[in-house]
Amino acid sequence: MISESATPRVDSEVGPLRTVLLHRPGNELKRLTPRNNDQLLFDSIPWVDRAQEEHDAFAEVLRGRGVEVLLLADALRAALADPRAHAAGVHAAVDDRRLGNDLADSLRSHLSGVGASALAEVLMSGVTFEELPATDGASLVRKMHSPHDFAVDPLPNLLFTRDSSAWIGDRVAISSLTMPARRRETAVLDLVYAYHPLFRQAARAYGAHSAPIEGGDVMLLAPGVLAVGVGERTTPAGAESLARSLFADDVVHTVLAVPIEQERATMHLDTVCTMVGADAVVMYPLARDSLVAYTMRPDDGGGVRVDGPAPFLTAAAEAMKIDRLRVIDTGLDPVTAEREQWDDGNNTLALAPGVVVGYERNSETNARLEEAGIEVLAIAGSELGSGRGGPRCMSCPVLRDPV
Ligand SMILES: NC(=O)NCCC[C@H](N)C(=O)O
Repeated sequence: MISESATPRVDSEVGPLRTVLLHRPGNELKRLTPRNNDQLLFDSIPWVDRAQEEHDAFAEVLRGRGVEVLLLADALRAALADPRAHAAGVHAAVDDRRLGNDLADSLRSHLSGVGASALAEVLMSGVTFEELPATDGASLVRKMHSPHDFAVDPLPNLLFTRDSSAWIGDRVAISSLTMPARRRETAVLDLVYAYHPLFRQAARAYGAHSAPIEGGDVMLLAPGVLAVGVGERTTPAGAESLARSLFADDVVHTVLAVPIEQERATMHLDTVCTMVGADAVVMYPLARDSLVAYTMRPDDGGGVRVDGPAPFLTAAAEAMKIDRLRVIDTGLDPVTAEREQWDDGNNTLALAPGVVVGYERNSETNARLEEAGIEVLAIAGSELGSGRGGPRCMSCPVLRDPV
């Protein structure tokens, strides 16, 4: 148990996984409709019961391998038991710009009186106008909104705990998320890390409200060596400010900024590449020869030196001090490779070197990984995948043993 024997710490992508933060999808998924799913970053409308079954099975696979699973909703409820967290949670839920001062005040006063569980539910699942508590007097805002409009937006992408925070060494970086549909996740994770007893002592890397970074772009190639994808989500400024913060605290010595296509299919670095061993990655074949990296290192004057771009595999091997970073060749034809990349075939979660969790649907990629000696623990993801994220996206490692 993390609480008894160890403090949070993650130095690699593949060290034996001990503790992970997941989010079991809840009522927030029931808010998705054909009218709002694009804006809420889902490609279709998930069957919620089945998504929960799939997620429970995912969590069981991890527990079966000795991993302690922390659930975000439990952690949030525990954090909100602290009155300061509760007050911050109310503040995070209510948006005066949407509700106007009167309705905002009345919602704030209502939420101030609800318990931790009810407030957690509001923060995760949102509130529609028809669900708002009754108030005296007329409100133009109430009259003009449809009853099904959101007074507080739901956060269906909480499922992807990878993106909202990331541990680097003994520091946690709470992401400043790019897409409007995910921005409030920052406040939720901020509450958990500030007030949950397990995390209260945790040191932070990077300011949660700095330039955008998302954890799906953050990859610890080796102790002290971080790759950061820069594309649709993480910006160059985000990568640079994360690097500066980690250099200042002496957490890493090298950060590789890796440009990726600014497209939905490649929204994060971990959609094209994940680590499956201490010196091995599975990578989308089309990215293999095209990925490059800018290398950032601290310079003598307290600044940051930037070199490159150079081919990613070369820059990574040099920073990791290994001869080469092996790419497990999935050998897939371009059409199968594109299909399986879209379905998160390259988005594996390593439980230890050579042991990964992957979606069962990516049968070709999984077969090639097995042929290369990687054990693939296959999970169902027909519903979970509707949000376009795989096992790595759905997990935030909190404690890994050294490789
Ligand atoms: N690391 C990841 O690739 N996460 C997947 C995030 C999917 C989510 N629907 C999003 O668009 O942000």
